[in-house]
Amino acid sequence: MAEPLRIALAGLGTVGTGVIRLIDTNREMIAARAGRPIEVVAITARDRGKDRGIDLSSYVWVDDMHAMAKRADVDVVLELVGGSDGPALTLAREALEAGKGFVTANKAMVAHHGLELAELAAIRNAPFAFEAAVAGGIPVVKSLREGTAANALTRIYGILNGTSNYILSEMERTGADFDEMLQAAQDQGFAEADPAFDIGGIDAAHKLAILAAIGFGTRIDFDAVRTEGITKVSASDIAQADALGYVVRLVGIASLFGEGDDRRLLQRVRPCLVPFRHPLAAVTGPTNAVVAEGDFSGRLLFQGAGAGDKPTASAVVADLIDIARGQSGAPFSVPSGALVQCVPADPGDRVGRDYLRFTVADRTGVLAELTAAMRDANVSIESLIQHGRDKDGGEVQVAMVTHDGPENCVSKALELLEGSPNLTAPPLVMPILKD
Ligand SMILES: NC(=O)C1=CN([C@@H]2O[C@H](COP(=O)(O)OP(=O)(O)OC[C@H]3O[C@@H](n4cnc5c(N)ncnc54)[C@H](O)[C@@H]3O)[C@@H](O)[C@H]2O)C=CC1
Ligand SMILES: N[C@@H](CC=O)C(=O)O
Ligand code: NA
Repeated sequence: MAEPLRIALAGLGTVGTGVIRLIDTNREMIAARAGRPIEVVAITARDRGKDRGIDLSSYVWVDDMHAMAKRADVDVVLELVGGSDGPALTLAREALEAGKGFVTANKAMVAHHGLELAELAAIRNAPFAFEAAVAGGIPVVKSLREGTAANALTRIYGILNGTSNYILSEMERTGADFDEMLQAAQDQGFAEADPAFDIGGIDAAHKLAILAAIGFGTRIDFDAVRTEGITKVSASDIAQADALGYVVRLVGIASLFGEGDDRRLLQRVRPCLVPFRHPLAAVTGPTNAVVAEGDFSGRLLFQGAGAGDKPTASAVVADLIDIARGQSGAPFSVPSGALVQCVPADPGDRVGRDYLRFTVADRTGVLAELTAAMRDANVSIESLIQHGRDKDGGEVQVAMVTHDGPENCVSKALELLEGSPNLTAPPLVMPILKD
């Protein structure tokens, strides 16, 4: 058999230990498929003595991860440390500068520095791959880079954060409390080191920015992603959505508008109401799903485990197999210099239906004020539901569903209501996902 592909692995947490286990379990099959063995020749993490539930005694431990990246006996550096900058980014630059292949699961780093790293990889003629960075075990990076390469894609959207989806779908299933479900997601290894990235929508935004670049051939523009997390979604919103025929999901949507030089890109992550009949409504737990709409392929749906040790390891090792086979192409489907800069679209131009929830003082005239604001802003109301007063009799929840209309009008209505003494909490707006 040919010479092994020699890997230096940095980071032995959820994903790193998953990779060790996977390579160990499927060693022979991987070698047969890759055409040569894949061998981990050096490992490193922050704490050598930590019990990780696996036997690492046969691996060479290196304390200095930066020195590890430059070792002559290393072909590929595998970064499973995390963090958009800091040691992970230094390691990436060092590995690629040294002409090593570089594989990572780090979406934060790819979203912020992916283009720089792709350019460096091209200069050094070194493979750079990040399948695990988007939607964990779903081979969506490869699918958009290769499988849909013949299509003009116009919309890519989906559920891109396992932790948020787990929290929302468990709240929906069991009526459980937000904090309890976040802790459960952390205990199972889905959440980021800082879970604010998950529940704040930032992790999904990182992934969306990467997918948009690959799918549309545009330069990554993470800063242009409008991001809103799930922290404002309450158990009563979920119950209300259910009564109306929807589930609540954190959805990332990237859409291209216009043609040629007028092309504009809208990238957004927000909690949305998803109709029961939509395929995304059935996506529960840490599962992710990505929908890509191509001019010839039509609507494609990719679904599977978006987080966790085993699925993420599956994606990481698939990248290593590609490198072992000599099959790694341009990381973003075209050389990074050929990616086009796209102007961000104005989110206010979106036309659609929205769910609005107001928490208001329980007194006469409040409904009249809300509906007057809608009228003055030209928002057409499809339904309005007022719930009974709470046990203290102080405030009530009013939910509205609008007819199709420009988002600018809804924003205008909220502006008109700003500062009203009748509103006892900031309103929540969630768009209703179209079929
Ligand atoms: N956990 C998951 O389900 C998924 C995680 N990812 C990404 O994979 C990467 C790793 O995530 P996890 O394994 O969950 O993280 P983790 O927190 O479980 O493990 C991180 C590892 O990196 C090591 N480390 C951290 N800083 C270091 C430093 N300065 N020097 C040396 N070692 C250091 C830690 O000791 C630990 O072994 C992150 O970029 C994450 O976003 C991607 C997809 C899914
Ligand atoms: N924290 C992330 C892990 C995978 O990318 C998630 O919950 O999806
Ligand atoms: Na993936």
